[in-house]
Amino acid sequence: MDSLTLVCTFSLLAGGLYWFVCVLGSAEQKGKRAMDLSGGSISREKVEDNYNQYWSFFRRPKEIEKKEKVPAFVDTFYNLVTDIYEWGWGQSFHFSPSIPGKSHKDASRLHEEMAVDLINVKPGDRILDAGCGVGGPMRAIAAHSKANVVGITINEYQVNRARMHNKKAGLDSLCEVVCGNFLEMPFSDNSFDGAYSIEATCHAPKLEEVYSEIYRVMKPESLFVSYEWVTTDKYDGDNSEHREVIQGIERGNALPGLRNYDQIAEIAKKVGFEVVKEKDLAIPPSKPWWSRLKMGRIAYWRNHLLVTVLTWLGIAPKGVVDVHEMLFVTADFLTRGGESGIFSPMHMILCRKPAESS
Ligand SMILES: C=C(CC[C@@H](C)[C@H]1CC[C@H]2C3=CC[C@H]4[C@H](C)[C@@H](O)CC[C@]4(C)[C@H]3CC[C@]12C)C(C)C
Ligand SMILES: C[S@@+](CC[C@H](N)C(=O)[O-])C[C@H]1O[C@@H](n2cnc3c(N)ncnc32)[C@H](O)[C@@H]1O
Repeated sequence: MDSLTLVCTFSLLAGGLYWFVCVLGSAEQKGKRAMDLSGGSISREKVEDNYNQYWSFFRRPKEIEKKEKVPAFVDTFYNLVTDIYEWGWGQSFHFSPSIPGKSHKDASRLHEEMAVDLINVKPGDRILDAGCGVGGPMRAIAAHSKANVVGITINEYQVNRARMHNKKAGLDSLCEVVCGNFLEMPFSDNSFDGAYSIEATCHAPKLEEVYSEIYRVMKPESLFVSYEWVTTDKYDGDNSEHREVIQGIERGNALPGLRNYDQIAEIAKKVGFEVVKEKDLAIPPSKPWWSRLKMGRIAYWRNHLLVTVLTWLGIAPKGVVDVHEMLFVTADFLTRGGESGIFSPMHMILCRKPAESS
């Protein structure tokens, strides 16, 4: 091989690698690149161990049910997945019905704005976001309503990401982020003019515990809306395929156990709320929320290859490949849950704290 061929081959390889990593690996919404994938607050040499630790929770399901074990379990999960979510999905960690002619980003924002419109918020009100992630919904809601949003998440890495995004978006005067457990919130009684939670309370082993905490911090007569992950009336516990799909969803999403839709209002009432409205937002005429997952399949293979190469090159920490693989499998269970209608990630419940609360 002469030197010209050698230079050309090398340039081609280098260009190809740059294109593969930097172009194909660019973030779904600017903010996170494949090159920057990490294990959240976990040091890079411990990512693989933490992934194994995450799975070990499912070998001892009784542990997950214990209130004091939940923060560690959920926190580990979000350390492992937060970067991959941001890179491959965006800053809003939830689903939304597809809207013909609208982008995923717009459909997601409209789903978020609907939540705040339901709780009748005025500019300047102080509202709670229970389980705020990296703050995608919080920023959309603050910009739309001009309310002051206080978000809480158990994961410190997400707190830092959310604060950074808030500042970058120029919304840090309206958005505050607190690291803490929504089962024991560091807020005073009757201190919020409203509250919402988007696809987050499903992480609580007992829904009454998080609902009663939200109830406590809300002012009398204010409203709370939640988008709950549930099994629907189509779910049949005697059907082994249904059980396999639901167990797959639980394991890939750090869920201590999915609840059936008919338990949600009962629990809300039990803690003292009046139920104003309840509706599964996934039911037609809503368009499938899972189509975004299906459309991404080719991109998932590309991502998997990319993550494998980056790990092999020592750029991404060991263990990121396993986490990506787990999400890949989870996407399939979620799609099956959506297509069969046995699962919904958007069972909406709107509640009021009565004027005279006990
Ligand atoms: C509400 C929760 C999270 C819901 C969704 C935001 C996430 C559920 C499954 C995730 C994903 C699955 C496949 C990944 C893909 C293999 C990768 O290449 C890029 C990221 C994914 C698309 C990832 C993105 C986020 C989800 C859709 C739960 C936790 C309560
Ligand atoms: C799927 S994410 C949704 C985030 C956000 N609502 C969104 O839609 O982008 C679930 C969120 O709930 C938070 N969470 C789960 N359990 C929690 C707990 N016990 N206390 C506080 N936050 C919790 C997670 O840290 C994460 O931020």
